[in-house]
Amino acid sequence: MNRTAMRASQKDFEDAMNQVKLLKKDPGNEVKLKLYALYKQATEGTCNMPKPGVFDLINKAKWDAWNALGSLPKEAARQNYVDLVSSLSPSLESSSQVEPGTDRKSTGFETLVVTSEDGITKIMFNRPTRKNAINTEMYHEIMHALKAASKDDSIITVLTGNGDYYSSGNDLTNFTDIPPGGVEEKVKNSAILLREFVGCFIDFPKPLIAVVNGPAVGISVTLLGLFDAVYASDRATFHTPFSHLGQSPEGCSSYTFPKIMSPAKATEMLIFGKKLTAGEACAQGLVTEVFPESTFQKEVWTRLKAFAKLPPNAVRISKEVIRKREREKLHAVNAEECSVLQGRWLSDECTNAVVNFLSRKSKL
Ligand SMILES: CCCCCC/C=C/C(=O)SCCNC(=O)CCNC(=O)[C@H](O)C(C)(C)COP(=O)(O)OP(=O)(O)OC[C@H]1O[C@@H](n2cnc3c(N)ncnc32)[C@H](O)[C@@H]1OP(=O)(O)O
Repeated sequence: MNRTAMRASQKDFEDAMNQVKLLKKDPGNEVKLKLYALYKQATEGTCNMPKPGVFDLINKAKWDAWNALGSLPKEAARQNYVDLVSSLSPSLESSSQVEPGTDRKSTGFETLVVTSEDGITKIMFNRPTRKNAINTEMYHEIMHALKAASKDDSIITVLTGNGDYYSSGNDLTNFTDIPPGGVEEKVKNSAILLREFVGCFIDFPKPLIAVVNGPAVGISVTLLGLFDAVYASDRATFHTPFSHLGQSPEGCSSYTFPKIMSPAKATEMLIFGKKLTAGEACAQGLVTEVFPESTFQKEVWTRLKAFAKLPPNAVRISKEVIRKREREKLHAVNAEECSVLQGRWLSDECTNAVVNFLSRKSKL
């Protein structure tokens, strides 16, 4: 069917917008910019936003893309948008045949591998080529997997990473995907998502164990303060470069880290961005035990399988007794950290750091 010969109806356009949300493959930044520009042209007409400053690279790229469309009529922009989406997702040609959310409910995950056996549910980050950076979809999938694990018949739940990294933390491209409501809407939604995400760790009812198979960065480190045990390979490192990124601590680390490792040691990590080896993290109490890389998996999983044979009710009740004293406080800390971060994400310090990373001028 030659779609360019047809005129896209409003319904085609809305279907295309839904298809974008369901796209399985990441279209990449260039295509995302084109989609953004065509969407704006189709809904608002010729570029009407003020030209962003020279250092505002993300909005400048958007401005350029939108401007490049010139005086393309709205209808043509709408048709081009529909065609571009169709070319990206041929299997979703008719979105009315796809039930949004079906995948997540039934057929597994895009960014995780989740398995359950021997009384252990294992949630493995599975974006090894991106060092297991946590994109928006992965935040949602981890929450979904945790909620399922809290109700399944496993005794303990384990988080680990596929490949050479445990996780490189927040996917910095999350910040480039600006919704029609603009940057303010983006940071507001991100803070809501982060609060809900961290809340799932605070409320998780069974022992939660991290098997840290390699380097960990950012939120994948701070969350460890909410785990019940952390086993690390001697290849792992622990790095929270928040100040370098113009950001501030999250994952309740502003509360848990000073308690776990002393306020001064927490300052070195959370404010000055000191990267710890696995041995140092163990000495500070963030890591429970370190294993040589050569025997890491074997030793840790043998131990976990033994834990998973313990009486389930006793294990669950003990976790609740330990967590309940802190739960309210942790939720309050989480809320405050997310609110502070909302301001940070709008700052020049943060924007420049993210742009620097994305344009690969500097690496941490
Ligand atoms: C809802 C929002 C909630 C936000 C919560 C707040 C969370 C805060 C944080 O987590 S702060 C920490 C953020 N993470 C980083 O700053 C790490 C950035 N990455 C790096 O510094 C490096 O990639 C590295 C040190 C992790 C690994 O370096 P190297 O071994 O040289 O590998 P590459 O850099 O070549 O990485 C391979 C490939 O993966 C991409 N990638 C890796 N990490 C991230 C990331 N965090 N975000 C986006 N992309 C990442 C990297 O760009 C490479 O892609 P390429 O091959 O260049 O296309």
